[in-house]
Amino acid sequence: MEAEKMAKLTYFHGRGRAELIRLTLSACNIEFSDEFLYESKEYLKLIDDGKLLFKQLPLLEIDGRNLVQSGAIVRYLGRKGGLCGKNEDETVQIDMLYEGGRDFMSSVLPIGFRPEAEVLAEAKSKFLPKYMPLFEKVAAANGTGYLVGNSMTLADLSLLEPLLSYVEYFGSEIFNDYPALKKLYETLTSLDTISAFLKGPHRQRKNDEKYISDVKIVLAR
Ligand SMILES: N[C@@H](CCC(=O)N[C@@H](CS)C(=O)NCC(=O)O)C(=O)O
Repeated sequence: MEAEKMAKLTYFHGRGRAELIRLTLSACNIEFSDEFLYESKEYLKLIDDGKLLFKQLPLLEIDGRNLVQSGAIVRYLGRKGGLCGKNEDETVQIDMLYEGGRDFMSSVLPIGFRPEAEVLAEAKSKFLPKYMPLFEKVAAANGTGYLVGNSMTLADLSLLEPLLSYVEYFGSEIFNDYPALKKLYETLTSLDTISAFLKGPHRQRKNDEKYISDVKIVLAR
């Protein structure tokens, strides 16, 4: 694809609020480039160019549009890729589960901003026991390896992001009491698009100290 027609995602060199967008672009088979910001002046230029409605990142340039707000971006992509359900019942169910998945993810997103050991202790004692049984119930009731219907939706992708992080931090024993979530995790990570994403260049490293210092440098205005 010609470079100027390819979707371009601008964020910091890390996961943060951009990783679910990367995952969704990949799930929808949309080619894109990752643009990383390291300096304030690059960020200020995007503001001067009128690309950042709320002066915030991530920014996705796609189809001649400058999209901001990570949730709006993911939904835009989800509608393009048929990941938002087949009818209103499915769509609203997907939306609720999507938001629950984001809440679950917010339990590990502070990694980098707060001491890792502290975040992980809280994640394990508080968030894992809170969210895993809730999602297990939904996955088991649906029984297809997906949360809603019989194919991947934004609900699955939103849940997959925290599951990937939790497996990375605690290993696959997080699924010990949750067979339906184990099946969902295996189903999703075996899909060609998702497994290619996980092995490929768009999957970012954990939000480490370099990422945090870039965020601070870029956002220092
Ligand atoms: N609701 C927004 C929040 C985006 C956000 O807070 N981005 C941070 C970087 S992770 C930012 O650009 N902060 C600068 C600011 O708020 O002025 C989204 O989900 O995209």
